[in-house]
Amino acid sequence: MSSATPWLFAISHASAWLVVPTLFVFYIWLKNFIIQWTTWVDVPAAGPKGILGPYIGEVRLWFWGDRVLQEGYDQYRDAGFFKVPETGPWRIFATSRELIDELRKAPDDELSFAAATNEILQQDFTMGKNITRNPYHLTVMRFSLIRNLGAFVPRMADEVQAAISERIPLQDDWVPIKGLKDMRDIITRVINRSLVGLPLCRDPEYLALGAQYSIDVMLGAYIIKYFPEFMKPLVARFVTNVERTIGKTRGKLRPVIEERLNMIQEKGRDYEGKPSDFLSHLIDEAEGEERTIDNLTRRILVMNFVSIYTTTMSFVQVLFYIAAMPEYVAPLREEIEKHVGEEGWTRSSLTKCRKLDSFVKECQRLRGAGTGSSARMAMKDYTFSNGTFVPKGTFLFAAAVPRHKDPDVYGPDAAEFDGFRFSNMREEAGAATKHHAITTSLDYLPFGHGRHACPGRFFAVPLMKTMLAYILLHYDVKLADGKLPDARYIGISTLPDPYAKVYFRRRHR
Ligand code: HEM
Repeated sequence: MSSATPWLFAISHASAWLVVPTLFVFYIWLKNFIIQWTTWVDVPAAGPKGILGPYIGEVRLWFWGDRVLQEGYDQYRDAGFFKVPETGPWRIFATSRELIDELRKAPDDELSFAAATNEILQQDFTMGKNITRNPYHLTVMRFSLIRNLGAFVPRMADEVQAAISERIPLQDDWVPIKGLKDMRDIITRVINRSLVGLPLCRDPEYLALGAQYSIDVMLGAYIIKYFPEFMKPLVARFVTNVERTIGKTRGKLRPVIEERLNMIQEKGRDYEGKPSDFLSHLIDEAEGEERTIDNLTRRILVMNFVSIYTTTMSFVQVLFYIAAMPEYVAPLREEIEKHVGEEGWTRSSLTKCRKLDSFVKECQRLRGAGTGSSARMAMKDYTFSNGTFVPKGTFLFAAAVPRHKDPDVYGPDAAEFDGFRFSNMREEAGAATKHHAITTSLDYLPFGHGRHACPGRFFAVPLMKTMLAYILLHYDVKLADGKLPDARYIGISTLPDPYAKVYFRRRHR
């Protein structure tokens, strides 16, 4: 063998290692180019122009998503739509009432919510095809969590009390609590009290899996979307952690599900002492292959996914606002003591707390879980009433927060925080039953609006109100420097500062 041979071998070996990633990068670039070409929409583009525009645009969207949307809205509000340059498919944002109304009213076979979420979360591969094809958990959720809310509120309050008092000591000295991490743990536990009941909702390993699943799905979706369709199942199985987390959760849920299935078999569907939680209702409604431990586990994890992230992101902002604005504490306490003091923790006492409701609603208006909402994907070519043509495959959203901050929508102080904005609006003649935190409208979009508006809001709002009320009744809260922590805006998601701490101490009277 000549002395050149090892070199040639090394070079050809190295080039094999280079060729694969190079081809892959080229494939991604070509795929995005084709998508951008085929979903090109003739509306103004907000942000950097030119050949590097999409790359700079993507970076800006990742770090300053709120600014990107606000600039687009300020520049092109009257055009009805604007688009944001990205390396992948460009997103189109609707700015006007009429067009947002059209977006939410369009039939699912024209502008689809399910297709948009499936694309964003790569649901078929991360969560499983059945979740989209047979979304019976949504029906169960509407029946189980929402219609039974009256029964859930006292249980929810019980878990809030147990979880908060365990995590946050009642002591006279100020104690720092990690806003995001500690509230996420508390909320995960409280939500799981309604999903799977006691004692599993207090098992830290089980709870950690719910949170892990959300991370795995989101990271997994980010990786999977770059691969060709035929490779996606393999990538989901071997590159992401989703199946591993599902497997571990299955291990935790197996004894609970088996026990309930055995009881039904032995004593009938409505056996005495049957737990009244989401899992029981899910088992009741599951048919055929859905009644297996694996598939029931997947549904429980999906419920964890849709509920924990959004509720945590929203509630941490509520906590930051109250800690930064002590002037709201006394009137809120007075109201809570009156109604909860008289009736206890009930759905009715929470409903009567109008200021509390308004405070939670106002936090969501300015800093909900996202700056855009009502995601839709065009299933076929579609022309809006203003003449805008969007080809099949286009991604559309409502420019939610820019609309919430628009003085034409909420008055001259639209961009300012006014915790009692909505309770004051309810004082106006004929408005007593309007402006609830659960009420969605074309001017209030944190939960979307219309057919696909978040069904979980009927659960999330009482939960956030109970948590805030419980904290105010038992603790004083403050921030180290008294300043509202800045939010992070990644894409259209709004995240609370993950390092910000809130200081708690026993309430001083
Ligand atoms: C503050 C907390 C929450 C926020 C901000 C939020 C926000 C949203 C938004 C923006 C949508 C899409 C609406 C649209 O495009 O029109 C949605 C859908 C959904 N949310 Fe929530 N959500 C929250 C809590 C929850 C909870 C606690 C649950 C479950 C218990 C839940 C379950 C769902 C489900 C199942 C959907 C899909 C509805 C459908 O397919 O039609 N959400 N949510």
